[in-house]
Amino acid sequence: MVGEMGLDPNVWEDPMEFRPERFLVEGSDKGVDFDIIGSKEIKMMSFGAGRRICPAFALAYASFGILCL
Ligand code: HEM
Repeated sequence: MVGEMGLDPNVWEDPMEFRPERFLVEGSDKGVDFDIIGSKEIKMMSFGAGRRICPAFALAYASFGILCL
């Protein structure tokens, strides 16, 4: 069910298409404009949300940054 949320065509245009730029700030190739922890909205829940959210999401995020360099 959580996986289905991330593929909801009412929320995501062409959800099955690999388009990572959809997470960027519009009109820019830098900066991520996405609420991953569900504080404003919940469009997908890679780390869960609310009280049981993954306590290591910040660590995971930092690792993505290092991997992306
Ligand atoms: C890309 C990396 C990761 C992803 C996508 C991820 C995702 C998740 C998700 C979806 C949950 C379940 C949240 C829920 O039940 O609502 C969770 C829980 C948890 N994660 Fe992660 N996680 C990642 C990395 C890590 C790392 C590196 C650690 C530890 C060093 C960690 C520790 C935990 C723990 C302890 C929980 C249980 C929290 C609880 O039940 O209160 N996670 N994670």
